[in-house]
Amino acid sequence: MVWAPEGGPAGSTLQTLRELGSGPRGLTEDEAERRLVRHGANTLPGRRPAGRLRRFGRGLRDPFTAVLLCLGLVSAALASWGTACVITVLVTVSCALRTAGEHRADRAAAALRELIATTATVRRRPAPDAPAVHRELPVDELVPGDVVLLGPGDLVPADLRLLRATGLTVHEAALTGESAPVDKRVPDLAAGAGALRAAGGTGGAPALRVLPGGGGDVAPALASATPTASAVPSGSGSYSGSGSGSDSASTSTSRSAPASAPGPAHLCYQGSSVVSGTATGVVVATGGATRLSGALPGAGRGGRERRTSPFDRSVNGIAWTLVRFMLLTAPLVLLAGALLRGRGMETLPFAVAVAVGLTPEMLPVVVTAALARGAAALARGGEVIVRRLPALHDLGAVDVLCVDKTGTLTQDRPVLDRAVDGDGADAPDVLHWAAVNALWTLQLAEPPVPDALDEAVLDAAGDAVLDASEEYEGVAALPCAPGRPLSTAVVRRAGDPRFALAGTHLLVVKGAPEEVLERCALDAPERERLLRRAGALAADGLRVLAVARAERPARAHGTYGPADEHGLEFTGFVALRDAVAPTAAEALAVLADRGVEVKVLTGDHPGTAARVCRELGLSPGEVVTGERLDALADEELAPLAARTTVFARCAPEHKARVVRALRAGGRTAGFLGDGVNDLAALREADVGVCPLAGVDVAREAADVVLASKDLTALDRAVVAGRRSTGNISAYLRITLSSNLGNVVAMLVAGLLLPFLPMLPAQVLVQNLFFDAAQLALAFDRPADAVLRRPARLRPRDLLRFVTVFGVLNAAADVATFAVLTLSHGGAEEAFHAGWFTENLLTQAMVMLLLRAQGRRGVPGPVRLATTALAVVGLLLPLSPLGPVLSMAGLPALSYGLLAGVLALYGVGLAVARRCYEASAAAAA
Ligand SMILES: Nc1ncnc2c1ncn2[C@@H]1O[C@H](COP(=O)(O)OP(=O)(O)OP(=O)(O)O)[C@@H](O)[C@H]1O
Ligand SMILES: [Mg+2]
Repeated sequence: MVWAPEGGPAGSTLQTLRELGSGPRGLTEDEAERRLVRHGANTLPGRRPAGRLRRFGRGLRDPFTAVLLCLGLVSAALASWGTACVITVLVTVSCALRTAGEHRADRAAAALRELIATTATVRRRPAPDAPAVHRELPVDELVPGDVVLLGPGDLVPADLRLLRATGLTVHEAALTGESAPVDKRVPDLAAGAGALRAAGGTGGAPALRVLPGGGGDVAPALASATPTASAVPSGSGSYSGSGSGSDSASTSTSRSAPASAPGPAHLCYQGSSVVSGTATGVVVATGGATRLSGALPGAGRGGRERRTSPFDRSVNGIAWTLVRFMLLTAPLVLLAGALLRGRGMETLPFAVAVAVGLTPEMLPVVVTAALARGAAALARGGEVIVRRLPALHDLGAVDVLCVDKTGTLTQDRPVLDRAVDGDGADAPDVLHWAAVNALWTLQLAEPPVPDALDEAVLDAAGDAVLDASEEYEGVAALPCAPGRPLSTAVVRRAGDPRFALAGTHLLVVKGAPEEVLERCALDAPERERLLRRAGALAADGLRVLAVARAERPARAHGTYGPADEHGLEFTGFVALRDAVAPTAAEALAVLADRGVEVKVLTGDHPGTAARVCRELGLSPGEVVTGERLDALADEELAPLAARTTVFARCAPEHKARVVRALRAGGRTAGFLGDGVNDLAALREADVGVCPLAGVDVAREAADVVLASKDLTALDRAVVAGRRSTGNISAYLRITLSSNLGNVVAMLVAGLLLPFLPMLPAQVLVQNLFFDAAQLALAFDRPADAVLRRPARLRPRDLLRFVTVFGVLNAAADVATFAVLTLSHGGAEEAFHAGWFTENLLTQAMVMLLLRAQGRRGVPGPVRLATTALAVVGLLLPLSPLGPVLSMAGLPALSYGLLAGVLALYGVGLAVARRCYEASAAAAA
């Protein structure tokens, strides 16, 4: 298959640039500004934040609202307009409150959101004849014609046509659903295919690079967002200059591609992300013109396919259980009335009111308020951004946190410690070769962000670097990639007649000692000896890189691949020191104190990993390597993952596997990482956390972003999560137990009394007051004990609590009936008034006695709510509203008796709570 664009093959790249009115040095700032006006901001149409109305609409979709709406419809059908009105008010208020809560959290995070907004590295010129400069630009300011640099972990910011690519593989799942990375390459048309094939003998793979069939699409075709046929070479290990996989490509068929087919190899689409390699590309489409915006609605949004999170499992799980229960209530009440009292459909309004009364319809509001409050406080502190509200709850539930080492626990700013030969003697020569490798990898791969290890090597080499760059000329580079811990630079000696004549290329390799030594021509004992030496350096806490070289006959056009990295000659080791992040030790200690176990998962050497752990006050124990994980089945991994603290030499998939194993073992696992190699684990974890400095895709995959460098911020986020969960769980316990008590009491009373114990209107009014008061629980301060352990809602515990205290509540209510019936012979209106008062007073008392008290007293909102509840309970029946709701005043004697019941109930509650807590503690 031969690529033949209209303008002739050789001119295609330049032609694309020309058609876009750009050049290799990018646009001028003035031109870019004009284009921004013309094309508009580079934002996807659907990406704008949800407005209040959309949010409000979303609020209507939760289960309780649905139940209420059903009950509302039933009421309307029965023409009980009062009930229908009350329900409408409830739904509206609940949705409005939720919307307001979410909005507040969003506003607090807005400033920080700027901070984590994705940027792109763009090449632009300040003036037409000024040299081009690279600068970081917010993605929405990109315009067609901009020249953009890509590196590992970057999100492709717009639709690009590649101008240059080194080992580029991208993940196009957002567009195609295909999870394997796809190779991307630039059509190398200047070189004749025949020449390439002739030169590419040794690598095993034919060197011809085959280009997409029908790929004559230049800029105008690209901008139309419809891909043409595609033929993407398979095989993931190919790099610039290598032609692996071209065989399969040449046989692949040309088909008209739907939006979900992978794109041609020289195009990168917005919404995909760079897995490995680097590239330069020119923007061909932005905003609404990109392929992503034309593809499936919602594609690429969020970038994370959600699995059930701990939040879903606990809060949502409980909510759905309750909904089912609620739906049973109304028929049950009807049935009981019919069977035992011979009542007919006239009890339906009452049954509906009872079901409404039982529904904790404010749960979504309390959940949102509690979470939003925590998230907003964290955002205001400038420390933590919670990208998904429920993630805050999940963070509070985390009981094991896996942390990657480099860039997270250590500052990603290593410095050279020493360069030694195989015998451990100082060898400046080794540093020189490491620098040659680093220099040419950086130069040829041109990453937007230079690799920290390469930079450290170059810093240490100093002036020698300049000499190296003059002495050698880069031919090709095979950079590191996730799962490929070594890099190779192929260089040619400048001006050396021997090299020039014989056409010799020099491969300079540096990387993880195990990997490099495996590719060296060494006998087994010597390799063992060298590995031990590397191990000894690593045990000192140093990051060790082995350096090796090989001479090869020159090959045209730098067609080199990983297959060429063999038979190398060992040169020596460079060892770098990695400073531990200043707050890391403290942060880990605090987390351990909070019952969060910390595990370290790193790509580095076991010795280095163990040493860093010790420096951080973490006892490493036996270090498990990725290689060992490979030998284990999932069932065997679970117990090993549980007892191991440090996992070293982890490839990305190893990290993800450990997290998966921990979750399978019933743990709630968080993952804190910053790199492309952490991506799989971030997605696998219950909560993914990424430091601000992390790569784009890691930030995008994370649920929580740490905006401050201070790692102890993580602890504050954990506490905020637990506080929210504590408040939510207090709300559920209090509401459900008193609602259950009331329902049981009403059923009992309904069967014993000749009249309805409460009129539907009374039930609903009382319910409104309960709801309003219980909102205050979102602003409670849970006890310190709640903050010390991972906080999770346990449905079983909740059920037990609700049963015990619900029955107690019902007992108090039945006692109230007895008192009321005895004291004034069952006058209906007085009975209603008495029960109304009693109910509101007990509710206030329950709120005070059953909340998870801290030692610091009752916070303002809770105090206010309970006082208001008590006052309303006492005064409403006496007010002009009393007769409206068919309630009459009580004789003084009744108040005395009610006070007695109340006091007894209070004592009972306090005792029951103490017993309950003692038994719960004993069970734990
Ligand atoms: N620029 C580089 N040149 C040569 N080798 C490198 C380079 N960068 C990384 N390596 C090798 O690859 C290994 C794995 O790197 P990787 O990025 O997966 O993990 P890491 O940075 O060591 O640790 P962590 O997983 O904690 O971030 C490193 O330990 C190192 O041996
Ligand atoms: Mg890292």
